[in-house]
Amino acid sequence: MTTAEELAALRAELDGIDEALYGLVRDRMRCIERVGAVKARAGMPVFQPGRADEVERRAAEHARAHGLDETFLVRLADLLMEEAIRVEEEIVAQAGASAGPQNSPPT
Ligand SMILES: C=C(O[C@@H]1C=C(C(=O)O)C=C[C@H]1O)C(=O)O
Repeated sequence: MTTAEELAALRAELDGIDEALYGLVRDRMRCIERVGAVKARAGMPVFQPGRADEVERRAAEHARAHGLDETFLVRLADLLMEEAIRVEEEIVAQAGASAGPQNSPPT
C-alpha cells in the first residue's frame, strides 16, 4: 500500500468515526431538549452547577481510566454543556413567551 493509499484509508475510517460521534451528539441534544422542557415546566433554572461539576468529573474520570488527556475531555464536556445550555435557554424562553400574559404578575 502506498503512503497516499494508507492515508486515504485512515481518513475514511476517521470520517466514519466522526459520523458516529456526531450521531451521538445529536442524540445528546435531543435528550437536552427534553431536559429543557422539564425545566421550563417546573420553572427551574437552566444552569445547575452541581450537575455541571458532575459531568466534568465524569469526563476527567473517563480520561484517566482510558488514557485520554484529562484537560481535553473536560474541555469537550464543557463545549457540549455550553451548547446544551444555549438550547435549553431557548426552550425555556419560548415556553415563557407562549405561556402568554397569564404568566405575568398582575399589574
Ligand atoms: C442537562 C442539564 O442542564 C445543563 C446542561 C448539562 C449537560 O449538558 O450535561 C449539565 C448541567 C446543566 O446546567 C441538567 O441540568 O441535567
